[in-house]
Amino acid sequence: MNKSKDNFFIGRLKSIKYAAKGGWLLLTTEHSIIVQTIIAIIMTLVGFMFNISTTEWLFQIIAIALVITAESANTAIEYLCDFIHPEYNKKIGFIKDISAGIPFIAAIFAVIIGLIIYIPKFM
Ligand SMILES: Nc1ncnc2c1ncn2[C@@H]1O[C@H](COP(=O)(O)OP(=O)(O)OP(=O)(O)O)[C@@H](O)[C@H]1O
Repeated sequence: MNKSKDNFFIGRLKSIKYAAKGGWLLLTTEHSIIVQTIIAIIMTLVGFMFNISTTEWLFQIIAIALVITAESANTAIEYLCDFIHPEYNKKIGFIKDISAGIPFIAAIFAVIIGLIIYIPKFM
């Protein structure tokens, strides 16, 4: 194997290591992500309780992943905003509001998915 291939694989392995570190930091230090993770665990237990189908599991898992991913992106944008402009700034406020809209929209669709899965179980 030549040097450039070595560099490619070592580079990819390092990227995975940094990404895993980022995921771990989000899960262990960010309150919004911890809350979403707790909700994800509760919804997983509810899924087992109601014995939801494979298709329902797939949609529920996608909904959970969508919300946690969106919340993570929002967290990163908030940190970036605070780093580049810690003082009050109208544009930063606008960017943060828009960024907060990302998990908000994801959460709306996750709730819709949840309602579609669970409302029929009560009928
Ligand atoms: N530097 C700033 N300049 C102007 N407005 C800001 C600034 N920082 C925060 N804001 C306003 O306050 C809102 C909340 O910002 P904040 O950074 O506290 O996020 P948050 O949603 O409370 O997130 P978290 O709870 O994860 O810290 C923003 O959406 C924005 O409207």
